[in-house]
Amino acid sequence: MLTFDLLHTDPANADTGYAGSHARRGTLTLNHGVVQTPIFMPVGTYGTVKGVMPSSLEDMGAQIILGNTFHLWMRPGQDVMQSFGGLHGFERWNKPILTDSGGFQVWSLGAMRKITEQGVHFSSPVNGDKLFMSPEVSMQIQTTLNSDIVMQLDECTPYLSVEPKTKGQITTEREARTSMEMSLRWAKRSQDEFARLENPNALFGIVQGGMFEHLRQESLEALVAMNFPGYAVGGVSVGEPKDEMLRIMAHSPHRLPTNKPRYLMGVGTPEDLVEGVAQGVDMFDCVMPTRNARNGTLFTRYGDLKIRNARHKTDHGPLDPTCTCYACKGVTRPDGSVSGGFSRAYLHHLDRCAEMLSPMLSSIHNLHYYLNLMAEIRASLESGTFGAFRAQFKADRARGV
Ligand SMILES: Nc1ccc2nc(N)nc(O)c2c1
Ligand SMILES: [Zn+2]
Repeated sequence: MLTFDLLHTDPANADTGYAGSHARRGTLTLNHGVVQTPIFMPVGTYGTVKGVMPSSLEDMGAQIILGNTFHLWMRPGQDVMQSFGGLHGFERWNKPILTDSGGFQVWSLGAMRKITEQGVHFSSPVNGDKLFMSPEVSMQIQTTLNSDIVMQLDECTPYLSVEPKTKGQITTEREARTSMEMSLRWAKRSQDEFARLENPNALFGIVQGGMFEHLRQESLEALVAMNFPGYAVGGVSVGEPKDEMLRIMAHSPHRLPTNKPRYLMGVGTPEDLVEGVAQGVDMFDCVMPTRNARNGTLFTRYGDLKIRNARHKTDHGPLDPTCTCYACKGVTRPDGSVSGGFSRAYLHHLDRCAEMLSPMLSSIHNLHYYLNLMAEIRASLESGTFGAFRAQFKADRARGV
């Protein structure tokens, strides 16, 4: 089940000369709860958002998280998931979950996989077993996972050709077309199997087409004709230059149905999220907040900082003075005492000592930064000030920390 209600848009304003944007504020109602959009979805590939307790995710306002069909199929396996009634019971998360179909992950296996019309043959990276992933298998596994949003099995068209004769060259229009058209056939097979399984959740189609707008147009028109309850734009954030990703982000999302949720897969930096909202995107996921946290790169309102830098060694201030997360502000207990609220000096020390708490606190901060950014965007859309918010965001981020 899925319903999507549009609450606010971002119209032009002749009086102020504001051009408006495709941004919109919505409410997504799913089987495990309601999600306020635009939204950022923390990535929990193996049934965990790396290093972050579910209670912390709830405290920072995470409304929906991601899981991955391929990884959970490899480990712990479909039978274990079945015994828990799905992923919610297994990882003890009672809000919505979106699962990616496995296409992108299997594609990433490189030489260890063979893509055919029927599906993808590959060797398990866990134990070497010969396995086969097809649209039907992906739907069967996602039905066992019982995720609120299921992604079709697609082929994530690479930015650089993987064909032996043209390896390393930019994927040609013909290669991108061949790949996109197969993803459309797999979209139909995913939809048919999803219906046959009587899955009660929502299946999204994924727009492909490489870096070619006319192929993107063909893909999205064909998918819209198949009447999915929501749509994703895939095939970006695959190593292409930033301006190429921005060009596709400017083409496809706002051409998808206004009354259905639009999800841009695997994107991106804080700047990408603000720009993506302006282009009509409702849902984002990216490993950047957690992955950068693990390598000591922290996002703040006034720019990014590397906690390993010696200049933080004696800094008594928080990562970000405007942040209200456990690492920056801490929590006030009923007796008035404060838990958390650490200095940059302490976080620098943890990083230098390679302490476990370092990536944990950095992940809490970075995820809180992303989720708070989306909350501020939602508030600006509610008050009709998204244009001003965008300008202030850019100015703040340029200040430097
Ligand atoms: N950048 C990404 C990330 C995840 C993806 N997942 C699927 N199924 N397809 C794509 O094209 C993706 C691209
Ligand atoms: Zn913080």
